[in-house]
Amino acid sequence: MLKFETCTIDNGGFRLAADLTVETGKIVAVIGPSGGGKTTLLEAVAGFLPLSQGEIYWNANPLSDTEPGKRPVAMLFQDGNLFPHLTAAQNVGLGIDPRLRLSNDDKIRVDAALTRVGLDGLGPRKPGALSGGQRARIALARLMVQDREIFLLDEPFAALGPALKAEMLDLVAELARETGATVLMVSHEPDDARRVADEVILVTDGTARPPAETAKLFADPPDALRDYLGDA
Ligand SMILES: Nc1ncnc2c1ncn2[C@@H]1O[C@H](COP(=O)(O)OP(=O)(O)OP(=O)(O)O)[C@@H](O)[C@H]1O
Repeated sequence: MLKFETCTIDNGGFRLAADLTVETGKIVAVIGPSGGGKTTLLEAVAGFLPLSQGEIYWNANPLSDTEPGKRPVAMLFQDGNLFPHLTAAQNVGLGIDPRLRLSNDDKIRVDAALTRVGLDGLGPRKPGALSGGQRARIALARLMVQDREIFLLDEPFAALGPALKAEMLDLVAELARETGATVLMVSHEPDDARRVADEVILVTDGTARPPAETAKLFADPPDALRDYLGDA
């Protein structure tokens, strides 16, 4: 499990409090108003932001003992972070070795990941010669080959149209179930949470609230969620 124990996360002058636990294998949407601290929560797990109080544990291990690159975390941002001058396969390979010194086994893993996300045979193409949905699939394949236990997704499909976005969310959920990954996914769209998330962390007023079961939460929203849904 991923446990935030009495955490205060510092982001410039902004502070976010988090005292909550995410069970292993859950898909958890992180929602709330703009500027509320959703990205801050993810960046603390990744190790990009310091804690001024408390600790984040993955299972029994305090994450602050582990430098960002060695944490059990794979991240995906809105733009997918693809390099236009590299092929799809090389972009995926970066998830295994940033210097792209890949063994034959590594290359087999890259091809398998491309096949899994529906890009069989498109490894030699550059991102510019692929559709937006196909580029999102490359980013997901790169997430897979990193072989990490926690996926941190920060509005990864915000640039896609609704149908394509729904398809990608479903693919994320499938990959997470297959690999047993625990997922924290920031989204502005309550519908994204309803579609794939087991639970929701609501981030408002400087606090990340403990995860609540998605269906129950939307059926009977607390005031803070009601306010956000009213604005959203
Ligand atoms: N480098 C920084 N220095 C000072 N304040 C910052 C810095 N980065 C972010 N903040 C502030 O921290 C707060 C939380 O930002 P964060 O990006 O976590 O919010 P968010 O909920 O992800 O917002 P959005 O939905 O708009 O992406 C914001 O009020 C923001 O202005």
